[in-house]
Amino acid sequence: MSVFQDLKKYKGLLAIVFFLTLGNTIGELYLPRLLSLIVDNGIAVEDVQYVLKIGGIMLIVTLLTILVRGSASFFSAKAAMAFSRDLRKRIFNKVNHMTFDETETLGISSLITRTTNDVGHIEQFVLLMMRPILRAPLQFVGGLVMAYLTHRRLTAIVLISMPIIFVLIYFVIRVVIPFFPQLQKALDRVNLLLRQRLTGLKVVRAFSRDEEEEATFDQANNQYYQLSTRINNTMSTVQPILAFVVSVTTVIAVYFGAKFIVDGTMNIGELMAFIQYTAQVMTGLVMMSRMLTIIPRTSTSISRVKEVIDYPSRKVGGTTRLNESMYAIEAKDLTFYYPGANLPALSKINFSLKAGEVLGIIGGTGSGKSTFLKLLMQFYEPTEGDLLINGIPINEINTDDVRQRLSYVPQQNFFFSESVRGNMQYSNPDITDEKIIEDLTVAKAREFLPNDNPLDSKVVRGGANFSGGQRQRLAISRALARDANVYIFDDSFSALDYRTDYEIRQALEDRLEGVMTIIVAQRVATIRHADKILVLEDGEVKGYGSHDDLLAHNPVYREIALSQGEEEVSTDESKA
Ligand SMILES: Nc1ncnc2c1ncn2[C@@H]1O[C@H](COP(=O)(O)OP(=O)(O)OP(=O)(O)O)[C@@H](O)[C@H]1O
Repeated sequence: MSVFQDLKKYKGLLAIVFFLTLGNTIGELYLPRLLSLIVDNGIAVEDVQYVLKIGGIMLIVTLLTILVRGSASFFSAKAAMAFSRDLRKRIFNKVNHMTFDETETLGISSLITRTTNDVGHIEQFVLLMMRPILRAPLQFVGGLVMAYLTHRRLTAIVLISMPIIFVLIYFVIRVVIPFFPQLQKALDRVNLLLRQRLTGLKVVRAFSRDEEEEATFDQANNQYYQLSTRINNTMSTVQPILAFVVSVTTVIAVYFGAKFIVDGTMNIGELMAFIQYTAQVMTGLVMMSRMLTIIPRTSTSISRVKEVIDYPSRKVGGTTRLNESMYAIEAKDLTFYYPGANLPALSKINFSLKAGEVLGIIGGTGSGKSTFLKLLMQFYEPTEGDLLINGIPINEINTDDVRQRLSYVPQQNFFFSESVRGNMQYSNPDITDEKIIEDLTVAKAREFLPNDNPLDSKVVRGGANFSGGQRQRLAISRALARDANVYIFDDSFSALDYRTDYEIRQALEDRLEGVMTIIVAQRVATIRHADKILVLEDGEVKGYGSHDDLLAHNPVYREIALSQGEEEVSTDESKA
């Protein structure tokens, strides 16, 4: 997919810029000719009427040229910015549909740099190309033609300086090209370190790693600085050398022009026009050189952006539509390997769940609990075996149809920097304030919000202005806000004290009647009332049944329960 495909949408604007630039260049080429006419046919013969007439035409041409140039600049900026807006949107949409491992492969910081800095480079390129791409060669060729028409022999002398300029530009480009990919990588690293530093602030502080962090950042920042200085130093040699060549060429033109005037083969006005044409030829060249030097930087950015928009993203889900509510989930020998992993994260899992039932999943860390939820939410597809939704393999079902029927409380809660209301509306945009209050009350989150305007309370990004347990309660409320067929709680009660855990689960029992509930937990107390409990260890099912059954017959579950003091305290009411 071409990075520039969105430019097609702005064909109209591009055509306007093309014609305006054409008009601008013609105007600029015409002015020296008018000047030479004034000098040679007006001033030289003291014809005031002629001077005023041609002077008037010059004034009109100048005004029109300024107007046309200004308009070309306005429309080209408009097209370039609209183009970069569309490109950013295309990258965002692509990333939005990538799986987790795909975004990790490309790198989150790198994706940010690509969407902002690299797109910025491409926008600059488009802007620089739109007008100069026509103006520079037109000025160069037009200036040469006009100079040639003004005086042939002098044009031949001026042309001698051209090869010097071409050779110079060629060498500069050859030197800087290899630095651009390195420069963008260095910027990725600066962004990565900054991002890590900001998100891991607490860990950095807790382990007093501030100085080491500063040193690492310094090193990356210096590498970026050195590379950009190297590129800039090389590129900046072009302009003074070009200016020098232009000045020398002008001096040569004046020297020989003066001789031709003495010989009588050239007029003063013609020499003046000639010098202006020489300047235009050189300006055309400088513009072309600038375009050429920006190409290597842009081509690096183009390939980085292309890598994202052409990324062969794995398709998850199928085309089968779920027209009814979700009423059954069944796993049949469900096996899953993470991409590139040698061992399965889940191996031959079997269970079934019907509407109105609660499934508890328990197991040590790394036993595969969250992995199963990721498969259910279609973040990944099963490697072997089946996960059936209403009897249909999940990989055949449309992802939106599945996800719309689920409501999820993640292990690590994330909130947006919005009001409480805004965060609740994230899972159900049509929810009323009364319903939000009801859900906050069920999850016992209403009690820590202020009495006045509780829904307007601010949640800072990530929910950092609430405690771990309060965040869990807010996250439960947010999940309840959605009218779903399956409610999933991924270790969502771990930060709650026993009493709150118990009270919330009591309230949830009434609230979630008739739907499927999946509770992942480390604490036996949290899942003991589930209709079925799945005991996982190293990705395998080590037990499946009710709490009482498992406690009586399953050694793994019994060990977990005993380690949590479950044999002495038989009801969590008494724990609470
Ligand atoms: N994105 C990933 N890529 C590769 N392996 C992964 C990935 N996520 C998890 N794993 C591996 O899969 C296994 C199961 O992980 P999972 O997150 O499902 O465990 P869990 O039971 O939810 O643990 P916890 O209670 O600690 O959250 C672990 O061995 C883990 O290392």
